[in-house]
Amino acid sequence: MDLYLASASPRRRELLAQLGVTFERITAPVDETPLLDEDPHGYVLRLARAKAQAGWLAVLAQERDPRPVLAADTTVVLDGGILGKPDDAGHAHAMLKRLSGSTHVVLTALAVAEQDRVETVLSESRVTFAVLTDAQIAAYVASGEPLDKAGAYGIQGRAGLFVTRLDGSYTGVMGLPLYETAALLARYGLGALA
Ligand SMILES: Cc1cn([C@H]2C[C@H](O)[C@@H](COP(=O)(O)OP(=O)(O)OP(=O)(O)O)O2)c(=O)[nH]c1=O
Repeated sequence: MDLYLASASPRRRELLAQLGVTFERITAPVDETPLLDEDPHGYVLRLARAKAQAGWLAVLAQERDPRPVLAADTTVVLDGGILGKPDDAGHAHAMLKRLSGSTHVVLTALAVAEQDRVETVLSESRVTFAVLTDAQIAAYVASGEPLDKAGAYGIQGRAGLFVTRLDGSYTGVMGLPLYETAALLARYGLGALA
């Protein structure tokens, strides 16, 4: 086994499997509340780092085989403000209305922790949405897809057709940028780029 993935996200598990590394999941919950006036880059990097470090502590506490721990955090940024996961359907509707007809940034930070060492990488993409009607937004919210996703959408699902332009990493928008993940793992001697 090469490493642990400290993530409850099924998407991250599927994406990491594409890199051909062997891994096990480890769970270690982290408080995702932004700090007062925290800027989006600092926020995602802090959370990815905290998730990886919490995962490493869980490896030690559970006396599991000591291997590096990978974690990630994804957030949507609109006009400099952080859009996290929606609280409920109404919140999801309001977020999608704001994303309609405009361009936002998706940040995914990655971190790998092992003993005292933590290294991070940031993937940044620009995503443009078509103008969405209220009926389109309502139908999408009713599908349930937005609720566990930053910015209330998943590019890999039914919201794929809202996107008129993507400048960056498709897998980064989904939550685990493959190139950056491979490059980061290589620094630990793991994966195809090592
Ligand atoms: C923008 C966007 C986000 N997302 C998802 C990726 C992340 O799972 C989620 C952002 O929440 P995160 O807090 O990054 O991750 P998570 O809570 O789902 O999982 P964990 O912390 O255990 O690793 O939004 C998509 O699946 N598609 C998209 O297009």
